[in-house]
Amino acid sequence: MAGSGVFAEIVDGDVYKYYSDGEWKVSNSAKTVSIINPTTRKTQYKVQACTQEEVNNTMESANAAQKSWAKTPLWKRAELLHKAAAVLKEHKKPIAECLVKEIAKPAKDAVTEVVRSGDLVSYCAEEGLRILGEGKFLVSDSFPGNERNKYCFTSKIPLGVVLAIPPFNYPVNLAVSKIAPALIAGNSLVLKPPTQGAVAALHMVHCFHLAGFPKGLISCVTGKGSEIGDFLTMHPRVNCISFTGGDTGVAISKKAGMIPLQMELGGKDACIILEDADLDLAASNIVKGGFSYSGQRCTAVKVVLVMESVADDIVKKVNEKVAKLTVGPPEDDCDITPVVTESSANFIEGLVMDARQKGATFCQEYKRQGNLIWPLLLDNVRPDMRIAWEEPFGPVVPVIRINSIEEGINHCNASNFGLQV
Ligand SMILES: NC(=O)C1=CN([C@@H]2O[C@H](COP(=O)(O)OP(=O)(O)OC[C@H]3O[C@@H](n4cnc5c(N)ncnc54)[C@H](OP(=O)(O)O)[C@@H]3O)[C@@H](O)[C@H]2O)C=CC1
Ligand SMILES: O=C(O)[C@H](O)COP(=O)(O)O
Repeated sequence: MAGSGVFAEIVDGDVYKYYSDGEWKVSNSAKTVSIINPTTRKTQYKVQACTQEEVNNTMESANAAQKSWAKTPLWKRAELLHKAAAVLKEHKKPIAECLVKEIAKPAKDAVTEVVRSGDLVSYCAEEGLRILGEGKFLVSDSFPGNERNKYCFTSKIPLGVVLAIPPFNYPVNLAVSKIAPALIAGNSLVLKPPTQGAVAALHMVHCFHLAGFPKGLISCVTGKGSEIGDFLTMHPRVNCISFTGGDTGVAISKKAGMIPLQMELGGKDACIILEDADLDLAASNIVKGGFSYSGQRCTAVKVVLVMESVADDIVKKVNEKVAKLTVGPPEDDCDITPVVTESSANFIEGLVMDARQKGATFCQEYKRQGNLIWPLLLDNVRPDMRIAWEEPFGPVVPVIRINSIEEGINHCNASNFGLQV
């Protein structure tokens, strides 16, 4: 169970601790952040609201730990990562339980997220051994007039302290996809988990602790992004930021200093269907791509652009499959579960109402109970509707009928550049 057994030390009463300098700690702020269960809409967990001083101490410890870690042989770094991967997979059940309660991830998908995170950690260890073991040898006679009398060797070196900020939808997987590459490359890492998903992330971090990483090498500070985010991203000890999320990434890019930034942000992934498409295959992929985890995936199908001549057929086939989706709590492993927060549900509803007002065809009745929104296919969506351009991150898929490939490609290009045509 979450917070018990080997995880008992990460919780104090009913509040989860933060992890810094190799220890689980209670914040001096005496403040906590509540994590609301999307299904019950009641407080499920609480985490520490870390102070700026605690962030400073964490950064100092991460900076010191990185110096000796950079000298640790690659094979030893890989060995520890493999160990962490094994511990993570061993504890998949309590971590998956947190994902179900914090972000309403369907039970089976929650287990899959933890297992695939372990696999990713091992993969990074293996790739790191090869990629980081390589270097380049350059000679100087490539340009006219130069002799081969100068030599240059290059190899990859660590950046220092990496700040990792993942989003709520894969709080474990998208955290380890930052942690493992950073650590194998000789960096230390400070994680700021998403508020929804923070407790799953803390359990995951404890697996790294149990694997025996040196103190300070990996840390996890908790608190609302809107409160400690700027202090973290503008911290002078941070040498690199790896961020995955929405528009917040744009704001971070403007504020951060002259350091490397890795930004994986939102988008409007299109599925384009031409006349010669296999419509059964396309319909299956629209439903899987658009509605898995209630559309809360960056890789979700977020708009269907279909040639008018096959539009009626594809809409019919998709509707038949949508009718079979199960809707309900994540514990029952339903296909469609509550979206992550009430404000997300309100945002999605805003897009749906805008489409209704502007004349979209509703293939299903719009239905919502709390954060639970029933799957909805909107046909005859036009460019003046918000849903044509904005990312719902929910179980609503718009269909735009097109008359040429160019029309579809123009829509995709305009979406990617944030333009409306
Ligand atoms: N391209 C990709 O690979 C992926 C992109 N995404 C995108 O992520 C979005 C959904 O995730 P969501 O979590 O809602 O995204 P957000 O951008 O709202 O949040 C992402 C992270 O940023 C933190 N944060 C919030 N404010 C700040 C701040 N001022 N400074 C620093 N960090 C801050 C959040 O913390 P807190 O929770 O405490 O607010 C969270 O950890 C979608 O747009 C989706 O497309 C998702 C997955 C993959
Ligand atoms: O970033 C995301 O949303 C996930 O990495 C998507 O992964 P998936 O397509 O394998 O679900």
